Amino acid sequence: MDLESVSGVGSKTADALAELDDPERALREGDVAELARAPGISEGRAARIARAAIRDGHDDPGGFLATDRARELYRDALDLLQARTVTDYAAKRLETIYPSSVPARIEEVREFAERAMDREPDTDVLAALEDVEPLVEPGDVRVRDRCLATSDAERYAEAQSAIPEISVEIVDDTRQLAELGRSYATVVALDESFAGVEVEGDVRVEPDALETPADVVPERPLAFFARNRDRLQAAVNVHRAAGLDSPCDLDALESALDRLDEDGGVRDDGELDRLSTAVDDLDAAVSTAESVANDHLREAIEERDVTIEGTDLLSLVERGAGVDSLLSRELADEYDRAVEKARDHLVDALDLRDAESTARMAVPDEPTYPVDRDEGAVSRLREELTTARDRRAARLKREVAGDLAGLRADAESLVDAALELDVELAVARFAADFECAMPAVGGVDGEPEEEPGFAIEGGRSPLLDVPFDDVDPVDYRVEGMAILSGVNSGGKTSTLDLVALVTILAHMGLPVPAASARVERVAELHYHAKTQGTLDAGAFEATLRDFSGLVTDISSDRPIMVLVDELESITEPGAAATIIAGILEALGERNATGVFVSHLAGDVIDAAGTDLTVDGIQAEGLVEGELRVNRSPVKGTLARSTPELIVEKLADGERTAANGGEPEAGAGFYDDLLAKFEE
Ligand SMILES: Nc1ncnc2c1ncn2[C@@H]1O[C@H](COP(=O)(O)OP(=O)(O)OP(=O)(O)O)[C@@H](O)[C@H]1O
Repeated sequence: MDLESVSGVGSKTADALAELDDPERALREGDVAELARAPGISEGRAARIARAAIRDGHDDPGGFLATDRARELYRDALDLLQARTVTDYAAKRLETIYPSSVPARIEEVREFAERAMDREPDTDVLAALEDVEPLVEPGDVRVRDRCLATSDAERYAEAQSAIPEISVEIVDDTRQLAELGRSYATVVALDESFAGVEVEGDVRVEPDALETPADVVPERPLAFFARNRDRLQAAVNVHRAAGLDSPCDLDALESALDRLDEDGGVRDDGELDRLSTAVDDLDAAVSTAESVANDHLREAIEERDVTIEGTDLLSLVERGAGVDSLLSRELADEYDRAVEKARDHLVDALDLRDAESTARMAVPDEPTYPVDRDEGAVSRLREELTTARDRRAARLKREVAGDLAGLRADAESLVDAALELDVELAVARFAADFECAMPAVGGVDGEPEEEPGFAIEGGRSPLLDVPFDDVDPVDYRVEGMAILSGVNSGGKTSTLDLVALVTILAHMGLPVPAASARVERVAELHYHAKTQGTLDAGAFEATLRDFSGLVTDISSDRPIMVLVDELESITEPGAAATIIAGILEALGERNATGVFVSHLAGDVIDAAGTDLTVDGIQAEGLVEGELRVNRSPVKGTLARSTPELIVEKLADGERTAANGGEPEAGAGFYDDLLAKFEE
């Protein structure tokens, strides 16, 4: 597959995608997590690329959301779903779900959605998802305690590119190799010719080392796991909480992760901790050892009367001897004791087991006051401890890297599965929160293609300005074109929104907020929202052109749904009824499905040359001056207008007042007005 053949993928993006193990699969399956692993590709961009690839894969011409209002409602639907994700990834992944007219695409998402709706959105799982994020590559790793050695210039370049994490040194002979052995904790010689040489230190001859870089630098795999430790731990927690099948042994992964610190080092190893502390605290411990010796000597000297014979004093002065010789002569035992105490302190404080003999040399035998360290011995001790520490760390790293080796692919699947679960749970929560059902869509999953229009039962829009629990269920079905009349604030616009939302979700392959729903499969949804105020002539002309395009430009094998809210607001009432009637007739001839909300339904019928379907959102009467509305449009009924209902209320009052409580028809002004409505 040519990566650049995917819509919107240019050569730069194609190069980035080519770095993935299997970009074709990732594109085919819309795998946003994998696509976002390509260098420089964000999750948002990955979602857009995935959507384009899915579209291409299904030969989907797109263009379903044909107007601004249709696009707005798709965004609203996505927002409702995205508000129910825990991870950013899942929010982006949901953007690959778009309304399509291609049955195979709708079926693909329906299969996913049906699986999702079986999921239990458990609070423990949602809490565990909080810390799951897509895995990331660690930054550059640099290891300074190891080197590669070769005498061959070509091999040198090869080594540099195969294992860039460590230095490569040129060595001409065994002497130079031995020098490296003293400077590095471990030297890996690449030349066969060094086999069998005996040099001090950890110098190995491994001609095949470049083939198994992770053995030389276990830091490489460890850095990946260390960098992603929290994410992996979170994915493990999600698998446990949700009881998901796992691609690997979770306990083994967890205990290997537990041994890693944030920098890819191994933690919780007593011996390594001892050696690291010894190296870090060496200077301080030697200083304390000196103080221990000096304190002991000071006390000993203070307590002691040193008697010195005159001749001895003279000879001491003549020989220019200092206090040292006095110490060695008079206080030899105390000096020895002080030195012993200091050495014991050093060995105990740093817990120096293997390095005890070097450690004892740090406090010299020669008597001096104050007692002073032997710098040479201290630096030998430091070297010895540092080498032991680095060797121990390297061995442990190799061990843990061995445990984690081969787990990388499983780790990726583990995180991907946790993130996918978040996407599924968002759909499950959406369906549960809005009491959704899977709709029947024409030509999808064995549904008949022919049935035109839509039928919604118990539809409750989650987009209303009232709490969802207070939303009245709406039943509404339409075949062909219908005019929807209704009292002011009866819910006409809300009904159009509900029809549009159900149509969009059904074409996305998702459940819809209704007890049940059937939707004809259409290629385009044209929803024209109510325009605020009368349009000027130019804008009116543009709107007419839009509708002319709907009737003439869109090929007849592309079924369309048209929802229009109060088109009369674009022009004068008289002309509006004529125009609406004309558009409705033309759309009807084109076999479009649609609903036009209008306050001029009566005039539109009068202006039309053919029979038009009129439905009405009826007021069931006035209760305490408030309209009581039946939100479900009644088929074939022109709703009475709000003014008519108010006149009726006033006429009732008029009759009651004039007749001492007994209503009598035709008694006054309001009754006359009412009669005019009924003419
Ligand atoms: N199904 C419903 N359940 C509960 N409340 C609803 C429902 N439908 C509409 N409403 C309430 O009625 C209000 C008015 O609805 P809407 O704007 O859809 O009416 P309308 O008939 O289009 O009004 P207008 O005649 O002014 O254009 C909404 O803001 C909402 O509060």
